[in-house]
Amino acid sequence: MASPEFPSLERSLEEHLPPDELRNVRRILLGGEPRKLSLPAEALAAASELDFELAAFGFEAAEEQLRPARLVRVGLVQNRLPLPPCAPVAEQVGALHRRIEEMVAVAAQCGVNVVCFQEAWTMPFAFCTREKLPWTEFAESAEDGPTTRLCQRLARAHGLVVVSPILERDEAHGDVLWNTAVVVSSSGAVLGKSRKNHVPRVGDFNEATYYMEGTLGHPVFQTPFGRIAVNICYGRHHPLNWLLYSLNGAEIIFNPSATVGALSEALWPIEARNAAIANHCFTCAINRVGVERFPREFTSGDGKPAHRDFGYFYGSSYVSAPDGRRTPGLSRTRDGLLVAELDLNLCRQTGDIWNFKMTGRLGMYAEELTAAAQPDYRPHIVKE
Ligand SMILES: NC(=O)NCCC(=O)O
Repeated sequence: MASPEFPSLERSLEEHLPPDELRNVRRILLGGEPRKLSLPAEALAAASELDFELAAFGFEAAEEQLRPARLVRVGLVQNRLPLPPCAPVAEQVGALHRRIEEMVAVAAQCGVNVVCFQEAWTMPFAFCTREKLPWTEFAESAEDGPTTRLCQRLARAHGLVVVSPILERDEAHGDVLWNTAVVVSSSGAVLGKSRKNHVPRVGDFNEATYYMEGTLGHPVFQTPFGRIAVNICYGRHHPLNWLLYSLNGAEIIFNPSATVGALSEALWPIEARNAAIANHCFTCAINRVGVERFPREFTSGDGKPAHRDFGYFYGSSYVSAPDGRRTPGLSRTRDGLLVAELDLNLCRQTGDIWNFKMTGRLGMYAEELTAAAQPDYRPHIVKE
């Protein structure tokens, strides 16, 4: 279906700016001219055949004498729902599994080592409806549900790490639901899981109806390709959430998201990029694409007429580097795979220049935060 949406900031700049001006615009907007990676012809052909955008960029670091470059390729996948939310649950899940399987095969052809999908990728983002059935039927075990088993097969077949954000049903603990990212190692073993720490209560994002704030803290996963963490969607608005993953040693933080234009597009290019800068790490922001129309109307509790969709999920997935550079965003309208080659040596190199870890006053903040979290806290305001 053709979309009336604006397709891409990057494409618009390329089409309308003379080359010299474009270079300057990219220098200011992206932190430099992005280094394009060349990709195998069969991957480009497959992406075109399967109708998704395929883009690839590299972030180099300075050469060091004692450490070889630590190159890792990440793959960010954004996609529309192949079937509408009114289709039977099993058919929707099956169609999403097939779509992701074909996109991951192309990621593997591009040499991707760690692939991450969008938030709650196996389902429509139905939390706006506040209805339980059929949406809670999409929830599955993080340890051995059908989606985790698929990711294990993909990990083994292609030798890559898979970050799979799902709606988790924790059968061992009262059957409760969580918003969870499962991390599957390239060996096929489930390395662990990370849960969404901050649950939105904004606009139609009625997620608190379904699950609570995560209880697992800020785990970082040691993979053969570097230390990774997952800060799920709304967690990107919380600078301390990023900080805690970084304090636990994350070199790459994925931010699988589901967010719509009217609400957050002004924030989107800033938050993950700022987190990469502030924490001397790489960040990978991933968003859904398109409109998801639900079978029944719901209201937003704002006196406006009931409606059947959230608004427009604007894609625009991107990667940011610790030195402030970023890739262009993927399309706002199409499925896409963004491949980025990261030299993880850039994390320490940038830290040595800017020293945010060294100059950070964790002890001072810890004391003041502890005080501020007390019910009898009085803000430190100096008055005449
Ligand atoms: N999925 C989710 O947490 N969305 C909340 C809206 C936003 O953070 O932009």
